[in-house]
Amino acid sequence: MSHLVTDLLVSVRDLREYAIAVAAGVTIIDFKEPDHGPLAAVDAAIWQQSASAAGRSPNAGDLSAKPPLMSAALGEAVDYVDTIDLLPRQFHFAKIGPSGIVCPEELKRIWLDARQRLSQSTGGGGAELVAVAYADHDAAGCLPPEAIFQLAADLGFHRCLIDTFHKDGASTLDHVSRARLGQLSKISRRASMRWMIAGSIRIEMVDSLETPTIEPDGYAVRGDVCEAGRTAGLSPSRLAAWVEKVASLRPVETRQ
Ligand SMILES: O=C[C@H](O)COP(=O)(O)O
Repeated sequence: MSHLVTDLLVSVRDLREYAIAVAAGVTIIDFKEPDHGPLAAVDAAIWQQSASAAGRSPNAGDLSAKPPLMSAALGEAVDYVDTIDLLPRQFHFAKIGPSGIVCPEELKRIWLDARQRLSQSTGGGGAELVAVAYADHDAAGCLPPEAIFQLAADLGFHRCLIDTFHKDGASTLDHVSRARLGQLSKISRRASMRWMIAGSIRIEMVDSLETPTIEPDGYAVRGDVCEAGRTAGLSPSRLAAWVEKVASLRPVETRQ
């Protein structure tokens, strides 16, 4: 049984979108540039600006208000070394795409290297690395989600995300059966690892995922909170609908 609320992660590309997501009450705000791929980093200057803005947020002095957690996409396995050392210490999470990595030992090496760099670049206790799997793993040239979730569990990750590599409208549910999502959930629960689902997830899909065998610990969205597709601007009304939907989930005591 889980005692934690369901997370909502929303991807933003700049400070303006960050402010909109904060105002909407999003719990995890994730910086990524949607024009450049599934997990493309934004410019490091935007990381810096948002880290400063987080400190100045109107809620910063209100101890009863919980500020959003900040996350950053660092690119794919071939990209992260160019960006990771620039991540400000205010960030809570970092993600690296596993595309092109077919060998578990190589993915493990990258994850361990990234974890070490994150702790060094932020002076210790830095951003937590979130493991990422791609639902369309053949197209991404990487290990299948089950293998990545299991490897993350074996390495003591606290969080794992499934997303799609291609942003072509097909969702994670088009690539991965519900039985397989149940398997990912089982791997995660056995390891006390929280898992999130992303990949063109639409709000009307949520109810069908809230089953005892799947029931993700969080939803990560971009396209469905935009005005017209994931590269368009955020829609405050769509964000509000998602915040309300996720807040309505799990009467905590009924979750198994
Ligand atoms: O991390 C989450 C992704 O940004 C999800 O984006 P999407 O909903 O457009 O697939």
